[in-house]
Amino acid sequence: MILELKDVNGYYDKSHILNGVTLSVGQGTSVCLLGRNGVGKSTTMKTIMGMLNPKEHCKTEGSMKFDGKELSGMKSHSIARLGIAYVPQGRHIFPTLTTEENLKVAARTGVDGSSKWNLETVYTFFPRLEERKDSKGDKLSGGEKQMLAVARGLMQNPKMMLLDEITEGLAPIIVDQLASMVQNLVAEGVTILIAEQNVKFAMKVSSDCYILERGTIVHHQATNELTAETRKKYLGL
Ligand SMILES: Nc1ncnc2c1ncn2[C@@H]1O[C@H](COP(=O)(O)OP(=O)(O)OP(=O)(O)O)[C@@H](O)[C@H]1O
Repeated sequence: MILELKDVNGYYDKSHILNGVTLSVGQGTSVCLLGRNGVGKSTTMKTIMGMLNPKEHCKTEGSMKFDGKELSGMKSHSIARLGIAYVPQGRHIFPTLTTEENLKVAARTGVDGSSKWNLETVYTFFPRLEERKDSKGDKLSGGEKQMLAVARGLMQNPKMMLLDEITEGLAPIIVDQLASMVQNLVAEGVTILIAEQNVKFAMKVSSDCYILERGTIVHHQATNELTAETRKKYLGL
């Protein structure tokens, strides 16, 4: 397993948000964290990235191992340097920089010295971004912004990507394009943990899923084996 969380608790000030989260992600696989609004999906991602720290009046307990290294207590930038690219919810890109500038500022050699993902390979992977390379971030469509956010993560040549609700607010046809993108990423050997509310999307892009409810994992199963009953029980679908 490249990522292993064991009994992780997360607090924002006095609010106890994550309650004993245990999950694991195998090298080269795509795993989905499913759950309704506000159950703690983003908080799980932020916790992995060391963003629930005492400086922000937050606290994390439990063990989080990435590639055998304990992440607990590490600073966010050090965690990123171990090879985890975090694509936060909300398509954080620089609005006044062009697509290409956005990509260039994110570029980094991987921990293993890999530079597999560079402007050329990213443009081959996302032809649309090459077409829009001189457009400023704020002039891109929602789908293009989301692709750029993921592409910026790839430019870091990560060992693993954390993708937080990349389908949010996007039209079904764009969501389908993002699903193909994630499937292609997995085919390229990228390891992915993805937070989602969209079960259909999750079923297309992940092999394994964990369902969160009020900060606790309540269900774990192969994504394509999720029954209508389970979906209805936990996700209201
Ligand atoms: N900075 C914060 N301070 C205090 N509470 C927070 C903070 N951020 C989130 N929360 C609370 O933590 C809980 C989990 O939120 P989180 O964003 O992790 O949920 P989520 O499953 O990602 O849902 P969403 O899809 O709405 O983002 C919610 O009750 C939320 O109100």
